[in-house]
Amino acid sequence: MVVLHLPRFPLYLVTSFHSLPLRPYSTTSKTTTLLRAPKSTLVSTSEPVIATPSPAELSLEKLFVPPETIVSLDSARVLNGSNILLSNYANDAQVSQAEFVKSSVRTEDCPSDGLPEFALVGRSNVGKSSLLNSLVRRKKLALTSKKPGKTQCINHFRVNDSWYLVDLPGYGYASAPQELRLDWEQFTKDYFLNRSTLVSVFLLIDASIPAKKIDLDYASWLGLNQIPMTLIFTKCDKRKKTRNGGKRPEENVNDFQDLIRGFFQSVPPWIMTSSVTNQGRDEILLHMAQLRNYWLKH
Ligand SMILES: Nc1nc2c(ncn2[C@@H]2O[C@H](COP(=O)(O)OP(=O)(O)OP(=O)(O)O)[C@@H](O)[C@H]2O)c(=O)[nH]1
Ligand SMILES: [Mg+2]
Repeated sequence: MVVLHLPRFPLYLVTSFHSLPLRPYSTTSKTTTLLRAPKSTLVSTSEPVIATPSPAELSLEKLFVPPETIVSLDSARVLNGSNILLSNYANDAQVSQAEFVKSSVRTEDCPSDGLPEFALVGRSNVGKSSLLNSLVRRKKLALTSKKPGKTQCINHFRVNDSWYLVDLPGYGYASAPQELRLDWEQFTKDYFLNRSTLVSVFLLIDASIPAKKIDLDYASWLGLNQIPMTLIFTKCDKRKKTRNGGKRPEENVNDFQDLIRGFFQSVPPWIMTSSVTNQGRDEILLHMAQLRNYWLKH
């Protein structure tokens, strides 16, 4: 009998960049070494954002390796509070200017200048608009509210005149009229499937509470439709254990990943954040920069 040893194909790494005119890239660790980004190109922050994990902490299975990143286990650099390796595309991450451009309800009405964009999606009230404000260091550029259902359109914000952050309505808002819910669902899904300049969806998950089925369904829908996705765990500043078996953010983050493992052959990129303490802000900007710069060059 002939036994075929098929290579384990890292589906996620392929699907996560499917919208790019892909050049094949290696994701194996044997033949490659990490290219370090020159220090001067990294965003300057008060806290270090790069960690060099010990070999014991490093398991390539759990890391997100950006395309064209050459990996060496002894020099790998991982963005803090994330599973994302730093690539040589991580430059121009700072935000110097941001402005609201337009609200649309149809994909075809979105800006047509061809600039790359990242969409923030997640349950109502998970903190999408707050995260956008934290990323651009503006308190009220995107409107936030304690009441779910604040954002109702596809809102484009141009950053540094060269890329977009897109604030989307939340899903799972039980009190919204059924008609409105269906409408949002339809236009956001149409946007994901047809927006050619969408580099990656950022799916926000509340890390202060246990995983919700609706979030797992959303992650699975994105995976099935081969839409590039990064998981952003929000509200990581909420550290109090609640009664009834409430868990800390790290535990909820681990649980969520265990639950979605079955949807992807290799793990999607993820980052822990808080819009209150700005945890994860510089890491997200570096991650966006490396995805964007790769996208622009291909
Ligand atoms: N503690 C804490 N609260 C947060 C954080 N991010 C957002 N919030 C709060 O959560 C609430 C909802 O925030 P929004 O940014 O409006 O949430 P959204 O996802 O844009 O909501 P919709 O537009 O309704 O879908 C607000 O009261 C925020 O102050 C966070 O990181 N930590
Ligand atoms: Mg909002």
